[in-house]
Amino acid sequence: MEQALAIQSINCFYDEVQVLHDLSLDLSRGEVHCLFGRNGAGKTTTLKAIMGLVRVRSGKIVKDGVEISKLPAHEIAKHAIAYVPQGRRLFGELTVAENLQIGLLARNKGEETRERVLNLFPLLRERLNQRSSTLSGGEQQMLAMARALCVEPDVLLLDEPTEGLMPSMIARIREAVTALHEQGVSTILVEQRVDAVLEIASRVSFVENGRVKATMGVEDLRAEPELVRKYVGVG
Ligand SMILES: Nc1ncnc2c1ncn2[C@@H]1O[C@H](COP(=O)(O)OP(=O)(O)OP(=O)(O)O)[C@@H](O)[C@H]1O
Repeated sequence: MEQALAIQSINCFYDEVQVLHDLSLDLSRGEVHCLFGRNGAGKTTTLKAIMGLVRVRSGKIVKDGVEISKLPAHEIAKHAIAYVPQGRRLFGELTVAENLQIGLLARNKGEETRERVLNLFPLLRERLNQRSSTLSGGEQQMLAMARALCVEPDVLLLDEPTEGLMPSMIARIREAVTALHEQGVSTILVEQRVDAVLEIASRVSFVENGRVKATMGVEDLRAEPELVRKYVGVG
């Protein structure tokens, strides 16, 4: 399977406290790869390391032959990697359209991209001139994803995109992840719910104490759900 991104034995710290320990992960092209683990296991830090928001002290992260872990954060988006952090982080004072424009500008994308993204989230099309702080939680999450997609990423990093949403919104976000998967976007998805993992993942990596304990195909997890308990002690 062709590789979209390779994390090779990275070590990351907050001050002197080590949080990631020789963490390795392969993202295959077109897969939805779920990171699953307890609170504080290091899932968000892994995404931040990819985006250059946490320094990789040793080890490396490689995309298309480029060692991106050597680049400053503002360079990394240019390599077609987009990040939707936990808690959305929109520009609340700006409208839906303006938030999308910020995404488009990051990699000089235009009307065609915007249309493609709005087709994925038709609900946003009806609200282009609405201030984003007045959107519902689920709509804000859609906008955060839509803005990330405006850079036309080939690697998308999603940190618990359905957290705190009502079931109908969760279903729409999952549909969008599935549609992106079908379009060939490779996704790393941090997800706390096993049912969601089983529904949309291609593979799952269990993260514990800043290490990947095991990686498996979702069909293996479906066949042996008790593996969740074995690797993370929950579920
Ligand atoms: N800015 C920071 N400064 C110091 N320590 C931090 C910082 N951010 C995270 N940590 C610590 O690093 C560890 C890993 O945190 P991280 O957010 O990566 O975990 P997580 O697996 O995403 O957890 P959750 O499921 O709760 O979001 C935790 O012990 C956390 O307290």
